[in-house]
Amino acid sequence: MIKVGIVGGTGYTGVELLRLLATHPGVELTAITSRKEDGLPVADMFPSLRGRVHLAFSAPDKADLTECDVVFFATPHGVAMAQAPALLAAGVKVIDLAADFRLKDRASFEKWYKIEHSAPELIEEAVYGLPELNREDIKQARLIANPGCYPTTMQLGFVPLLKAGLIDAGSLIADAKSGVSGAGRKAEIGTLFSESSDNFKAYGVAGHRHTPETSAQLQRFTDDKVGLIFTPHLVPMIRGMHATLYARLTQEVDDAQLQALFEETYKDAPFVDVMPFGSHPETRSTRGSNMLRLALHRPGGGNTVVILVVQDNLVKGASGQAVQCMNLMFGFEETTGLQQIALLP
Ligand SMILES: NC(=O)C1=CN([C@@H]2O[C@H](COP(=O)(O)OP(=O)(O)OC[C@H]3O[C@@H](n4cnc5c(N)ncnc54)[C@H](OP(=O)(O)O)[C@@H]3O)[C@@H](O)[C@H]2O)C=CC1
Ligand SMILES: CC(=O)N[C@@H](CCC(=O)OP(=O)(O)O)C(=O)O
Repeated sequence: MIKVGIVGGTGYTGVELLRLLATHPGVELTAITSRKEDGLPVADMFPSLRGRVHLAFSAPDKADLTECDVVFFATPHGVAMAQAPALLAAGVKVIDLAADFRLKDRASFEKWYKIEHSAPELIEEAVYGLPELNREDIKQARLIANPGCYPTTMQLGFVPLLKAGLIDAGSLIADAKSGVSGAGRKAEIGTLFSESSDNFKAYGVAGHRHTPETSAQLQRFTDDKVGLIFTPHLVPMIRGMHATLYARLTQEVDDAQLQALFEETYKDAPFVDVMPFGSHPETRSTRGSNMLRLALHRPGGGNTVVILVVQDNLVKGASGQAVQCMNLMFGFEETTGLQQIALLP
């Protein structure tokens, strides 16, 4: 059994980690922090965990995280970078669900997140935690930068085509929609029921911090300069993310070859489902599960490929992906604790 700590146990990705880890056969939860709920039994706040999680929250400064084998940071940007150096020095592995170590370019991080980086010496070492693209590096890692939710959909959709040199890297378009839980559990006017239900809008059109994260990762797979236009939207559902990705073909290729390319790329990826060509994946087919589903289209048989990608933002887009990384880092089967089938309806 490995000992696991969670910093930020009262938020949406924190409670999602608890849901997944409570039934993981190789894990003992030993510390769950909250600044506001010090001493409160976790199951009092989250009755879904009654009988499953017996710990109480502890204030971050009281929790002895150095006793853990791995600590997840389910916290806002800037928290993990302050604590990771001491934890790593004590031999504890760290998985950060925020963006502290996602961007290799420190100046870009500081520009987009408006936080001065306090552990720049760890940026290079951190491994970007997208198992489908970095599995071997994740197995060796001490420090994981878990991807953002939108970047997961964009990378898993575009990478097979970019790697094969089939598309114009400079004209990628991503039109993506997220459920409201993507904004976290903290109180904000934009996520009030009366603001976000029965409503639909784009945001961050002029620039969103997931554009530099995604572009930098995509750039690893092509010598051509990546150009990405990404428009996020908020949709009136709680969980789920749908990305519609557009890419212009630069090579002669037929539909069957495109489909075969994706099937081959993901044949050993237990959490990527390449659906039949022309399918319409639904967010609800991933709700509560770590599965990402995608499907290819070619409107009018022309030279634009449309890739439809769905996932649960809190599972494959965050906490499930983090557990998938933990499994690889500690030699568990990649799928351990992550076999849930999506909830219908
Ligand atoms: N929601 C999503 O779909 C996704 C989120 N992420 C990222 O994951 C991280 C967590 O997101 P989410 O769970 O949605 O956020 P929430 O706002 O729901 O939760 C944040 C948690 O962090 C704790 N916290 C806040 N500030 C501090 C601090 N200074 N020190 C210690 N703990 C702190 C809060 O607990 P308390 O106040 O009780 O201490 C709370 O438990 C964020 O960086 C987010 O960007 C990534 C992918 C998807
Ligand atoms: C709906 C919503 O607000 N979503 C968040 C993305 C959440 C996430 O994955 O982002 P980080 O970990 O990079 O913060 C946003 O657009 O800011």
